[in-house]
Amino acid sequence: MSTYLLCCDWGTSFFRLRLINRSDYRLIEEVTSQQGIASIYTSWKAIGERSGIGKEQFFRDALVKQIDLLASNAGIKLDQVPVAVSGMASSSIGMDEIPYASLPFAMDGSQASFRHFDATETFPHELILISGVKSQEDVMRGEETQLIGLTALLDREGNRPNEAIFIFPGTHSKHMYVQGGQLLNFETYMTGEVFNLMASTSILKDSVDVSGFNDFSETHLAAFKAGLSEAGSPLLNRLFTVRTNQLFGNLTKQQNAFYLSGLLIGAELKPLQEKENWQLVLCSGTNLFPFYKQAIEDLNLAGRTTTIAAERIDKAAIIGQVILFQNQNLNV
Ligand SMILES: O=C(O)C(=O)C[C@@H](O)[C@H](O)CO
Repeated sequence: MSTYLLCCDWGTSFFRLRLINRSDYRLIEEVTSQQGIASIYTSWKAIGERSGIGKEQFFRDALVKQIDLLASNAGIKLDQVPVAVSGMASSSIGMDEIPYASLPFAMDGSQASFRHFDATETFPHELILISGVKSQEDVMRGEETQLIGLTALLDREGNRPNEAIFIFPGTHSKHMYVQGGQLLNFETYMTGEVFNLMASTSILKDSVDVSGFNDFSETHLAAFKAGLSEAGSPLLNRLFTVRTNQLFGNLTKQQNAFYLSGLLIGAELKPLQEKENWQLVLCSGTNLFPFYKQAIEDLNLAGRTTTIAAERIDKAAIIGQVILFQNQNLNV
């Protein structure tokens, strides 16, 4: 049995690979990149498929490069260390499409769906691909693993709410309805993806500048709050004000990026005002944390929201993957 585990969280837009110590989940080394599933899939279509390389092989090659980088950063030989992959790698645009588990979905992970791949000469790692969950009209891949890990973390501390909507911001934000240890339903909001499309390929791209996105200065914050304050108005109409803000010199392009973000996050979170009987749990990673925290406050949702520290959300994905290994009695 290996001392180490490789935990890979491969989302639509981001890649995260972590080497952890199996006994105490301690993070030893990590590599991250912008090479999410969507970009690798696009490269496979453009280069791999044309040269006759299978999709699974193409993804394995991309993964093994990152494992080699991690091994060299950590100074540890990682051959034969197993790897668990959650997220979009098990989707139609990923390594291999695996059927979704269904709702209700137990938070102990006992109903998760998997595919197991043996180690090969060119990929000397046993690989476990974790699938997602579907409802009648929605799907997710990756967030269920984070939710399983987070539930376990909160359980240990006696802090798990019996009934709550867990909000996982991201490219495809998820609002997950959990009751009595089961995920009952969820909704996807394309907040991050719409932001990226608007800011990079729409007419609005000439009106926004995302280079100051880490700078939550007073004027940026004011622009974000201005976007949030429009949350009740028709979004398709308000989006165009990003252009007029720039044409009329109302906001700088950097401020306008914050305004656009406020509009979209506001549109995502505003409907939660109507769900007043539900407790909310904000489960944001570091990048989006200040945006969602601010939005929760401005939309008067803070009184019934528990906020989980961003570092714990990262840890939750690791714990979720380890729990899923253990549930499957995998020899890793
Ligand atoms: O399963 C799929 O095909 C998805 O598109 C799921 C996606 O929304 C992820 O949960 C987050 O990117």
